[in-house]
Amino acid sequence: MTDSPRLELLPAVDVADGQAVRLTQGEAGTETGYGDPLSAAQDWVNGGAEWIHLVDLDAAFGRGSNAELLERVVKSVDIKVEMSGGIRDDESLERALATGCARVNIGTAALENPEWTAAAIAKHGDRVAVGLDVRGTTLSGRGWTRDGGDLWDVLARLDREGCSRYVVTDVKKDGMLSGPNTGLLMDVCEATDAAVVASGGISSLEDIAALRAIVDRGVEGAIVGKALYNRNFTLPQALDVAGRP
Ligand SMILES: O=C(O)c1ccccc1N[C@@H]1O[C@H](COP(=O)(O)O)[C@@H](O)[C@H]1O
Repeated sequence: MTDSPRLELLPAVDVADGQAVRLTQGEAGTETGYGDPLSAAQDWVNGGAEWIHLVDLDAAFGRGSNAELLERVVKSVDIKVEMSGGIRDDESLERALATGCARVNIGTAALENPEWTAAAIAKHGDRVAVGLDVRGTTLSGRGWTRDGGDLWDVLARLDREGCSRYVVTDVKKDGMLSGPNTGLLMDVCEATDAAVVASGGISSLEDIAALRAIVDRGVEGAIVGKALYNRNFTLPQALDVAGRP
């Protein structure tokens, strides 16, 4: 394992109503609270993270905004941040990028506003990733409450538009601690030359090892959420398995 290419790990800080939370299958109302997002982010920095995956859940659900708090989180850490949730127009995109985050994820807008998404990719290159949140092979947007088309059709369109990275979430796996959907991830890697970041389901160090084993297929990184908050393992342990920078 030590010779295999490393897997980037992105500990998650999902924010709802000003608190760090985890959801189960993205369902509103399933929140487990983990306190102050600034402290959560600092914990991941202290544990050796090189990335944080930072989500405004209220913006993703269209019920509010934690934009100022997310900006404070980005500015409080000296590591790379991937921001997502509610980035759907020029104003929200420019505001997110102006925080100094390394990149943003676009979800709903990639399904509902293809022209705007293509322009954002053309303008910002690999600072823009697209979140492909799927149930089976049907994409989901608006807080995972609305179907948004076929995964393979949308992937082909985004590839043509030059998207350089996809964050692939199996919604049914998210927050379930039941292992990642490696079959889906490998199918996506097979269909695109773009980088793939895995999201959803990691529960153990073995899951991280399984994802590291498919880095050479195109899986660049993995988002880890509930398993870290529940202390199934520590971030340093996870980084040992994923490979350190
Ligand atoms: O991360 C979650 O648990 C989550 C749950 C429900 C909806 C979205 C969620 N997260 C991420 O939010 C963005 C999508 O936001 P938008 O559609 O662009 O407003 C995407 O990265 C999701 O993975």
